[in-house]
Amino acid sequence: MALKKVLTIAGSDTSAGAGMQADLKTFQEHDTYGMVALAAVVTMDPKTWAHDVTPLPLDLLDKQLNTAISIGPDAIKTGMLGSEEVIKRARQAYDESGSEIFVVDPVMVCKGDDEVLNPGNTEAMIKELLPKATVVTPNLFEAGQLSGLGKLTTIDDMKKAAEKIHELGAQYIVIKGGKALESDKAYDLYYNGQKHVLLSTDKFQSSYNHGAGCTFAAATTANLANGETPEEAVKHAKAFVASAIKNGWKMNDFVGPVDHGASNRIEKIEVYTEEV
Ligand SMILES: Nc1ncnc2c1ncn2[C@@H]1O[C@H](COP(=O)(O)OP(=O)(O)O)[C@@H](O)[C@H]1O
Ligand SMILES: Cc1ncc(COP(=O)(O)O)c(C=O)c1O
Ligand SMILES: [Mg+2]
Repeated sequence: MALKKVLTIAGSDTSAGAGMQADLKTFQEHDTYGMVALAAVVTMDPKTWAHDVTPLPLDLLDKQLNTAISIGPDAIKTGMLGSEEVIKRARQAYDESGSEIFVVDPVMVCKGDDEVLNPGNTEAMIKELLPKATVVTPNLFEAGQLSGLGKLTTIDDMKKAAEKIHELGAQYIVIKGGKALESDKAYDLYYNGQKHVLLSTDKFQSSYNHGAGCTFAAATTANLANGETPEEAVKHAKAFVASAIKNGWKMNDFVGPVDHGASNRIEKIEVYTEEV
């Protein structure tokens, strides 16, 4: 059977734990044909690991999108887009593609920061991406920004935020409590407009988790392309990323990426679900 074709519109993380590198590795682990349209390149200062984001020229993004769309992606994922203009192009590309699966990972910050890179992007994501999103995968901070509820600290807050984001047009929402929620387990909240489902795994080490968010959204996208329901897709993506985090590794004094292949190569992790 032909592989499903999955396109990511994202940034390049040169350290290769996150961004389009995480997406392509994860697509491959899910037996899909990964493709990329690159919006920006992130490089790191070797001495301080300070991030530098270089946007690619828009006409170059357009050419990539034209090429990729002509191949006929079965599903499209967005990652770090960087500017309102790029956000708009991503939405147009999805509209033109004829694909019916659009996973929006609303990347606003890199790990540890809680200052939005460009506040105009949040408005653009709300206007352009959420009304089209099959699944949107904000972390706790991003869910607070998209919902307008600000800082979220409890599962109840997450439920309220998910309902707001659903009103903004996203069909399925999963808010990653993950690393940011103070709790003994790694909790994510899934909402389909009717019911809230709390997904949990054990909480593993959290020093070497670079790329966890991208990996989770990419796995969700691949699972949907392979025909899973949104709830299955998210649950299996969580199991996949939990193993990747458990087996994360130290790259240098600043960062450690997840092991994108751990779920297939090393161990499966169990995910528990509960309606809340
Ligand atoms: N220490 C951890 N142990 C297990 N799962 C985790 C841990 N930290 C995050 N996760 C899971 O990894 C996924 C990505 O979450 P998170 O790291 O919070 O996102 P982001 O990278 O976008 O900030 C979520 O499914 C989350 O629950
Ligand atoms: C290009 C790119 N996309 C996305 C992210 C977000 O990564 P995460 O999966 O850790 O949320 C980063 C973080 O460094 C990045 O460099
Ligand atoms: Mg993220």
